[in-house]
Amino acid sequence: MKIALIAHDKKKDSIVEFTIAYKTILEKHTLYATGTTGQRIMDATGLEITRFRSGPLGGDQQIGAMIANNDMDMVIFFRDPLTAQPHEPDISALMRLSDVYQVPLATNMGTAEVLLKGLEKGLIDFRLLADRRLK
Ligand SMILES: O=C(CO)COP(=O)(O)O
Repeated sequence: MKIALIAHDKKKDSIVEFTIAYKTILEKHTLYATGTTGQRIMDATGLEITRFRSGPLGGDQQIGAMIANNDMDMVIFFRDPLTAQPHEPDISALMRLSDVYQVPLATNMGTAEVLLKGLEKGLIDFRLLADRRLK
């Protein structure tokens, strides 16, 4: 499975803690991230991650493009709901595309835990059906 990891600045410590805690699951998958988030996670966990641009410089859009190509299976995006972001339209677009393509999207740690545990139990298999439908 291809998993995108993204966090706004005030949530970066949280995503680092989360990826340390779930490293044994995450390391079985192909990981992508926006620039700064990816660097923080790689430094803390040693996980291999393909990094895109930083969010404000187009990283959300790059991940959105993967979703539009049906080439992303899960998005874990620790959003900061209390701080205005200069690239809010890009963030909305990423979340919208996740819904268009029915890609599981977690925007907080609680949901992210459920998604990764579900992934481990094989509950995210419907993505394989989505894959067939879109071809
Ligand atoms: O801004 C972001 C998501 O909208 C995240 O970008 P960075 O990981 O580069 O901080």
